[in-house]
This record gives sequence, structure tokens and C-alpha cells, in this order.
Amino acid sequence: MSGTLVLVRHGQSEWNLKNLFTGWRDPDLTALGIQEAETGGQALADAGLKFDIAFTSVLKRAQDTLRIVLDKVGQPDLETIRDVALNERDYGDLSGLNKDDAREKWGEEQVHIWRRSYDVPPPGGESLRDTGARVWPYYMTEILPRVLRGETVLVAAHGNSLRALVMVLDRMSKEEILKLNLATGVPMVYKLNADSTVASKQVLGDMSGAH
Ligand SMILES: O=C(O)[C@@H](CO)OP(=O)(O)O
Repeated sequence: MSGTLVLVRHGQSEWNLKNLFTGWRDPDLTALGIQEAETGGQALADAGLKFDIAFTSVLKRAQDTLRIVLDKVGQPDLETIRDVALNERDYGDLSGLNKDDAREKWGEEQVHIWRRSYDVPPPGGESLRDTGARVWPYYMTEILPRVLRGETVLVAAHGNSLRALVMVLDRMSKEEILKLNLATGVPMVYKLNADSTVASKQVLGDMSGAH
């Protein structure tokens, strides 16, 4: 067994609340989002986890979630690396549009395909595969080596950039990833084997209401 990797999706953002496609736009957390981050942080504190380093995106909602989590685990000054590679999937022309309006315009099925399929990009944006094409190499070169050295690493990022990682860690098929939604603020604790496969996964909270 080597180290520990903790993934957490940012708490609810203003645009999650307004039901808008967000992508690389940069809204703040809502009051609920702040609470979700606090709950996730508390769960990590209760589990006794201490981190060696944290990674996040260049977007506020992920950085603010990370700050709240680090306060809860008593490590407010932890070394943190911010990288665009961990940003949310770029939603292209859909960014800023209401998801229900988009369903009315293009139909429920098409919008679901854009939101959750593996390789169909939204107009002008990234598919999950495209997102993975930047997330996976970053994970392989910057994050995984630390975990394999035995470190405990925290990653605060986004619904789809984390789906790309979870797909690989959990060895999910293109069909399985279609159904996966990650809850906001719920940490996933992975222990990795020395060959970088998953030894165990523990979800510290409730994923069932995620959409
Ligand atoms: O709008 C977004 O950027 C994402 C995450 O909130 O939305 P979806 O869950 O539809 O992929």
C-alpha cells in the first residue's frame, strides 16, 4: 500500500443554484456551498486525515472549498498548487445558459449526452475525454508520484474534472460514467496500491442526491 488521495468536488456555486452551465466561468460558492465544504472538511477532520499537499483549479469555487476544508482539518497554511489542468470541463457555447432552457431548445436526451457522455463535446467545448486529456497527464505527473511516495494528497476540483479521474481510478466504462454524478462537498478517500491501482475507496458522506 502507498499513500492516500482525497478528491472533493467544490460546494454548491451560485450558478449551480441558478441551474446555469458553468464550465470555466467563475461564480462564488453559495451559503449552502460553504456549509457543504465545512461538512466535508469536518468529515476529513473526524477521519483524522492530515495532508502533505493540496491541489486545486484556478477557479474560485474550488479554491474557496479547499480553504474551508483546510481550516477544518487545521492546516490553513498547507502548500497548495493551483493549476488550470484541474479546471471544470469547458462548456463552450453552453456556458451561462440555463440547463432547463437548453433542454427545451435541444431536447432532454441531447443535453444529457452533452452533460454526461464520454466523448460528445458540447458546441465549442470539451467532452469528458477532452477534459481527461488534460486531467490525466497532470494526475500522472504531478499528483500520483506523491501518492506513490506515501503522501496524503487533497484535490479540490469540479464535477467533471473529477469524473474524469474517478473514471480511471474506479475503472469505469464509457457507459458507466454516463450515470455518475458527484455530490458537492463529499470527500472520496482513495488508498492506492504501489502499482497505482485502488486498494480501497471510502466516501465520507452521501452521494445519492447528486445530479
Ligand atoms: O455547469 C457545470 O460546469 C457543470 C458542473 O456544475 O455542470 P454539469 O453537472 O451539468 O456537468
